[in-house]
Amino acid sequence: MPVSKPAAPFQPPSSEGKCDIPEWEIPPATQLDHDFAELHTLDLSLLDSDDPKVVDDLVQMVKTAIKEDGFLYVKNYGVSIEQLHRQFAIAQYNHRNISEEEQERLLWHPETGVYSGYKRPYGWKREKQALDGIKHFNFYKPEFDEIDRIPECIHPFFDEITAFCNYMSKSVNRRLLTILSRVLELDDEFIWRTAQSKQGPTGEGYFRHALFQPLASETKELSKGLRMHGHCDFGMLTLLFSVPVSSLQIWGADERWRYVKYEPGALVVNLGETLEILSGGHFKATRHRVFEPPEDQRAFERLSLVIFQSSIGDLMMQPAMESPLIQREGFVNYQGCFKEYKRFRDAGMPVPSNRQWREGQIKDGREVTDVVNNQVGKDRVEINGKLFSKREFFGMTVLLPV
Ligand SMILES: O=C(O)CCC(=O)C(=O)O
Ligand SMILES: [Fe+2]
Repeated sequence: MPVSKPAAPFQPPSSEGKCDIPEWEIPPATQLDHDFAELHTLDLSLLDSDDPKVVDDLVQMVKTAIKEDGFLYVKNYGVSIEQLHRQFAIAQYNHRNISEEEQERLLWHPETGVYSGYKRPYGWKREKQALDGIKHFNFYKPEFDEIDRIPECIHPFFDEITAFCNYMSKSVNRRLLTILSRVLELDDEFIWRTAQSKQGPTGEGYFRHALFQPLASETKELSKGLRMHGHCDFGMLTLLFSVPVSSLQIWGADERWRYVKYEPGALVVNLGETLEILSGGHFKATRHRVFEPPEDQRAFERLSLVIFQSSIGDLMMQPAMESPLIQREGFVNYQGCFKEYKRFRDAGMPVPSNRQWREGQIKDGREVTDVVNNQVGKDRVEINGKLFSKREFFGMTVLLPV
């Protein structure tokens, strides 16, 4: 069934009768003057307008935004700031109360190609690496199906987490995909129907409670302030929530990193590689990284909630050739992952399925603390005086700014 119009707002299960948990301790926004990235803001409630011109302008604005940088702020998407802060409070409670026994028992295993469960602050493998100061708890479908896979401290709130993920995936994400389908001049349900994985509250994707501890000097020495490498997300839409500690940076057309500014309550949406390929390069997968925040925020913990939307794993990565936009204007293949994908396909090489693509990247994550591989001659190359990381997955080269 399509989303109702006007879209119903989020109505979470009640928190009454549950134990009290502390409110989210919101760190202060930076006072320092930064050259923040300029992002377009999408008012999602306008999709319900009865005026076709309003809706059309909205679609055109999104078309421009995702061609330029692939990042958008979204407001009026149906979740109030209080409801959002409740989710942050639950995530904070989770990280403060998950027991030692659960940290062991629910420890993740990225070498299997999924990030299910608990990430210790020691890198992107099951085995302990150098300290990176990033903790996660990741909820995939098995976590939603089996309560034993969830830390006990959040059992009472699990109905709220589930309802939130369902709303974000099946209402907010779906409405955003409607707009993207319209940009491709396809029917409203096209991307949702043909590419979005739908089972459970997050499909084949996942919800993450991330906690970035203040950057330790030993980590900084190895990583030079980097907390997550420059990357594109590999899937469909990533739904992030704007947070006060400015660490997320995006790579601009002028080849510079800029912080994304805090907009209380806003959703920050970025596009993954599957969407870039599906759109024949008309949408840009967002190049972004996580970096040490401005000076006045370095002592604060950074809590970040993310929902990674995912494509149907069994599908091969391929453009939607039905799109009148692609038929009329052809591919946009001068850069990025679509360019490489096209080179590969044109050479008659087998392209990976969506599952292979995402699992290959999860299995083989690189540490920011890895001083052996993070150098020119190993994973890095210098192009026009700028450093890029260069890696290969399924024979396809992935080139990203450091
Ligand atoms: O925490 C953030 O703001 C972004 C994290 C991110 O880019 C990712 O995990 O893919
Ligand atoms: Fe990302």
